[in-house]
Amino acid sequence: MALVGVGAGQGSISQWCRQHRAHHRYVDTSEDPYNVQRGFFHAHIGWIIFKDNSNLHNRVDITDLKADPIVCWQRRYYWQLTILMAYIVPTVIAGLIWGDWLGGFVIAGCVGTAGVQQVTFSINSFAHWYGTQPFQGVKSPRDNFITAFVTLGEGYHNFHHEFPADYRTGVRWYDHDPTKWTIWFWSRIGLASNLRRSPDSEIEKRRLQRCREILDQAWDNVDCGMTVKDLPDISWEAYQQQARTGCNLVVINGIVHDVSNFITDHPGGEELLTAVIGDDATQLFEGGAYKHSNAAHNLLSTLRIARVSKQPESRQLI
Ligand code: HEM
Repeated sequence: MALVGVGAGQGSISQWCRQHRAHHRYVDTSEDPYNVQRGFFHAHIGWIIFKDNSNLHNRVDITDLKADPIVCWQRRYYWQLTILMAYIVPTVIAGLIWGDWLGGFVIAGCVGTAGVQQVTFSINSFAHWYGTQPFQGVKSPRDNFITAFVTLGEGYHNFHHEFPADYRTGVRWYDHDPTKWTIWFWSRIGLASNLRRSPDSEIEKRRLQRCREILDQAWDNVDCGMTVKDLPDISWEAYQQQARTGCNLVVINGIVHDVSNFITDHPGGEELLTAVIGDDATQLFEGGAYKHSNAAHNLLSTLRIARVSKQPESRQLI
């Protein structure tokens, strides 16, 4: 695998893993090697072209990589192995099997390697730019089926950053994640071991928390009227006085509502509302005349203007 992997032309195992661990630890900060906050181009390929060393201070533990003889061997002979696996082997295969030496070098060697690189780079750019955030919304990683399709799974990047130890990136069984299927297959034939899966309950917990965050954010943009505790107090007498002077005010559940802009639109008719102006229509609203829907209760809350202090109980109309 170390030999085949080097053919992707994406650096040695130790270099790749070091940068990947730094990316996870410092994501979206100046210590992130592919910091998407510096722009799409920088995250995609700019960080390779303009090596500015700004993230040299990041710290990650790679003692396990340094202790692995295969990783060290691949790193030592990286360039020789890359030329062999990325260019010579494809050229020789195409040349010997169907006689197209040039095609093997250009298509399978040069174009193939460059294509695979672009796909991998798109994880640092596209997967931090476009898509949904079903597991966390603070950092940039995103889930996107198209990115997942071209990167063979890695595009479920939001999950990957929230549960980085999980060998899967597409966590649902039907998510397009050939990488997880391959790793699982390798584990069956002894080429991979110690596969980690985050507990389903933890994944579900985080997904539901995120749903609640998204709902809360959406709810903040909805007009629910003034909160009851922020309403000014008004006496029952002052309320009636204002209603007598022509204000279209109705009390329901101890709250004064201004129905001026709604009275002609009332689905139950203008007359029914006019009849309760200056009075307490709680019981009529809550079922005495008609049991209003939740939508009607929501609408009612947007009409709040004051809270009645010391309301005489006998004022409720039935
Ligand atoms: C400011 C207070 C009120 C608001 C915001 C309001 C709102 C609504 C809304 C949105 C509906 C459509 C059906 C639904 O969503 O449930 C409705 C229907 C109705 N409302 Fe009200 N309402 C108010 C007060 C009243 C009062 C005080 C009465 C009775 C005295 C009343 C009687 C009815 C009736 C009978 C209907 C049914 C209409 C039908 O489907 O034929 N409403 N109201």
